Amino acid sequence: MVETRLIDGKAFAQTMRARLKGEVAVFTAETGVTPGLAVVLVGEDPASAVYVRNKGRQTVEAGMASFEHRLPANTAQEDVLALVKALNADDDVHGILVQLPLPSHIDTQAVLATIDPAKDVDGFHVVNAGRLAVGLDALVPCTPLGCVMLLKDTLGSLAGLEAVVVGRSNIVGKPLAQLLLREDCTVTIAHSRTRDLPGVCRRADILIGAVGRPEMIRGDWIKPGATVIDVGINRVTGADGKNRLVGDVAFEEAQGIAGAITPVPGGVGPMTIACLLANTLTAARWRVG
Ligand SMILES: NC(=O)C1=CN([C@@H]2O[C@H](COP(=O)(O)OP(=O)(O)OC[C@H]3O[C@@H](n4cnc5c(N)ncnc54)[C@H](OP(=O)(O)O)[C@@H]3O)[C@@H](O)[C@H]2O)C=CC1
Ligand SMILES: Nc1nc(=O)c2c([nH]1)NC[C@@H]1CN(c3ccc(C(=O)N[C@@H](CCC(=O)O)C(=O)O)cc3)C=[N+]21
Repeated sequence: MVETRLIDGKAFAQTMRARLKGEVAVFTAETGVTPGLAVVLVGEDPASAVYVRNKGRQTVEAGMASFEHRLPANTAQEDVLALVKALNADDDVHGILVQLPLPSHIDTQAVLATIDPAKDVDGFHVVNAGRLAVGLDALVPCTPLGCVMLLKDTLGSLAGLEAVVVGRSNIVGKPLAQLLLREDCTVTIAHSRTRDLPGVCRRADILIGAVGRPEMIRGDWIKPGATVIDVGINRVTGADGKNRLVGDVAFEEAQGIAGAITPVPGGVGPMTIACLLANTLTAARWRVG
């Protein structure tokens, strides 16, 4: 039995936002420019609306400008593309985030390809994905960036550690694997076709759940002492009939086995927003500097 450390992403993100606020103030005093983040939300998905509201509030608290564009779910693709092009041309906008998933009649890749890579604070444009893959400066996806910050804060150097990322999406799993490789981890990406997923997970010094299946990763899949990062955000109905959030990892089972673990909520989620603000300041610096 080990004592499992809690990795407090909420507190880390708060500290990060306070530091950013100071950096934004200096940047604005020196350049006269207020960094601006535009968020585009297509449709009425209530969970998305909560994220957009949180992002907007924290953007303003950090001293940046927040522009929200809410379009109805039946908006034509060409109208979404026209809005993105207008934001590309708007000098007050340094970062553009189009909330995913988009309604099924819209071609997500076409929308992402239209965002100016220099304003792509999500890091989802192929130019940024490619730059990350070949080791050039890039705008890096926020959730993977937040995960690696928490890992380095917990472990120091990650060099030589076995990292297993469960999930291979373009927005979390794949870019996270790139970042871990950059930190000199030995990286395995697992997915729905992986044979013996529990066995693969048990090899991991660093185990990351980015699947979207409530508590799928069980306690006995975790190598004793491993550091566990839970990216999953799953809304489930508890025995009491109330909705609550759980991650992709069975958090209670992990206690006494994992060396350290992020909670849900209060782990990776707040880091995602803090990294989004950091990317927006970076994009503003690149534009002005
Ligand atoms: N905390 C945060 O800030 C964020 C949290 N999230 C959350 O992270 C989770 C993942 O998101 P995202 O990457 O967008 O999800 P996707 O649905 O795009 O990808 C899920 C991945 O999990 C894999 N998978 C699904 N089922 C299994 C299984 N039974 N065994 C092994 N692998 C499986 C899929 O494999 P395959 O490719 O083979 O289908 C796929 O690669 C979600 O819960 C989401 O809400 C997402 C973004 C930010
Ligand atoms: N273009 C795009 N970029 C994204 O980064 C993006 C997206 N689309 N679509 C949806 C996912 C999901 N996502 C989250 C961000 C913050 C929290 C977050 O702050 N969660 C808090 C609170 C959760 C709550 O209580 O509702 C927590 O985990 O503690 C969660 C999820 C970003 N995503």
